[in-house]
Amino acid sequence: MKFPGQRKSKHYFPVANRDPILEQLTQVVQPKRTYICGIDQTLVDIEAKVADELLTRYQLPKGNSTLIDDESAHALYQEIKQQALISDEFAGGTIGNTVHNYSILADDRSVLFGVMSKNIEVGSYAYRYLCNTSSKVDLNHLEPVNGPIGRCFTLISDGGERTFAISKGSMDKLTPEFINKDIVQNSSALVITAYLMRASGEDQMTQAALQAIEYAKQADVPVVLTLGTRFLIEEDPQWWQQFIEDHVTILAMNEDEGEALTGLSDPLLASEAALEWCDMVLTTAGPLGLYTAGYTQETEKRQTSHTLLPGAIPEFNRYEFSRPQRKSDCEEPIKVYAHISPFMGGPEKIRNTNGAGDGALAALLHDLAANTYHKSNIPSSSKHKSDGLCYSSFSQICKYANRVAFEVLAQHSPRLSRALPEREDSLEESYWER
Ligand SMILES: Nc1ncnc2c1ncn2[C@@H]1O[C@H](COP(=O)(O)OP(=O)(O)OP(=O)(O)O)[C@@H](O)[C@H]1O
Ligand SMILES: O=c1[nH]cnc2c1ncn2[C@@H]1O[C@H](CO)[C@@H](O)[C@H]1O
Repeated sequence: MKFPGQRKSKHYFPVANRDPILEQLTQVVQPKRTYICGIDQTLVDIEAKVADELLTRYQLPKGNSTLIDDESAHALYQEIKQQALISDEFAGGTIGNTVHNYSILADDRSVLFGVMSKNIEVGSYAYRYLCNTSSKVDLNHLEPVNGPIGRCFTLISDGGERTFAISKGSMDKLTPEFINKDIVQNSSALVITAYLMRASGEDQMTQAALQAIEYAKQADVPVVLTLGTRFLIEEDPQWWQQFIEDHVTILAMNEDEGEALTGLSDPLLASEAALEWCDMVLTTAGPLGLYTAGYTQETEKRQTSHTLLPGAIPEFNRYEFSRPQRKSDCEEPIKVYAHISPFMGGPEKIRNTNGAGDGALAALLHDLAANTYHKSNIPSSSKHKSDGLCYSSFSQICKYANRVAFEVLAQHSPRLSRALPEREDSLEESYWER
């Protein structure tokens, strides 16, 4: 409960009677708006704590996201329902979570491409999905379909590991015609997930995603890819390396996905390797915190004032105060890395790790979109003398992503219910008075 608080007592009645001369002086120029867009398989997460024996019985490899047929989905649902194992049901989908969190953090618009059931009953999964999505996420470009949206059984093992079983419903029925070219080309970024590449048969989700990528590339809009699960990448790492090289500006992954992609278990080395194929990398590493890696122009590098960190690349964070740039925008690109340990060591009680990585990516996207916003409204700012990909430094982005991940860990749902506090309760007042 937030208390109503005190309000100012000054009122203007009627508003139109303000001094017409003075009013001219106070006219506010409307700033140009920015937004990001994303594509997802529309899914509701059905969360249940289960024994490993259940995973074995349904042939669900631990930690993976496996597509299951309708029959298995029905049996699985009945079983967890009858045993009262279902703890929560939330709107999910990795990109759905990311754009929702972006809209909450930025208090601004994002656009989601995907499908939505044509006929929606109150209480159905489609209804819940809509109810649990921020009103700042523009859902007007969802493609109406005849069937239900997807269900993602989010099965939590004793150790906290998550195993996903996907009953796809009509989630892959998005068609390329429903990707709005103008929306993609005027956005600050297009966000996609590796999961979109596994549609099969007549389902056109993969083609729809490739169409959106094509539009984004034509307009130089950054394409941001999040890897989803290591199992998907392990199937053909070379294919993914080529995919990233051909299409991706920013890559988001966790350390397992990084290892599947590059063969390197060290998240720093995996991030470095991935920089051969894209411009920037966000690598989350669970309790070890997270890394950002990317490029900056040699003459614009900025030295950190933090302790230089040891690692597979000694003193790797030396230039973490630099801003990320696309490699092609640098005459003499240098690689820059930053790392941060979990905010305050992680929450006292981790309620749910589901979506912490999606939260971290949303923070990065917020920083990126803030840069586009600033550039389109104050193009003459010295900040934009050289083209930066983000508004802040590698180091700041680490802090922000880490803080948002903490917030997701401290709550039940993978989607933020509110933005971060303007001021951290935990910091001394003196910090703000500096
Ligand atoms: N056990 C933990 N203790 C403290 N912080 C954690 C812990 N697990 C995760 N975090 C924080 O959350 C961030 C993201 O976590 P993680 O690497 O597990 O993401 P992920 O596997 O991509 O998650 P998801 O796929 O659910 O979005 C980490 O970088 C770290 O800041
Ligand atoms: O196949 C999939 N497509 C899209 N999203 C998925 C898939 N499998 C799992 N998740 C989503 O990943 C989120 C955590 O990062 C979960 O909320 C889950 O819905």
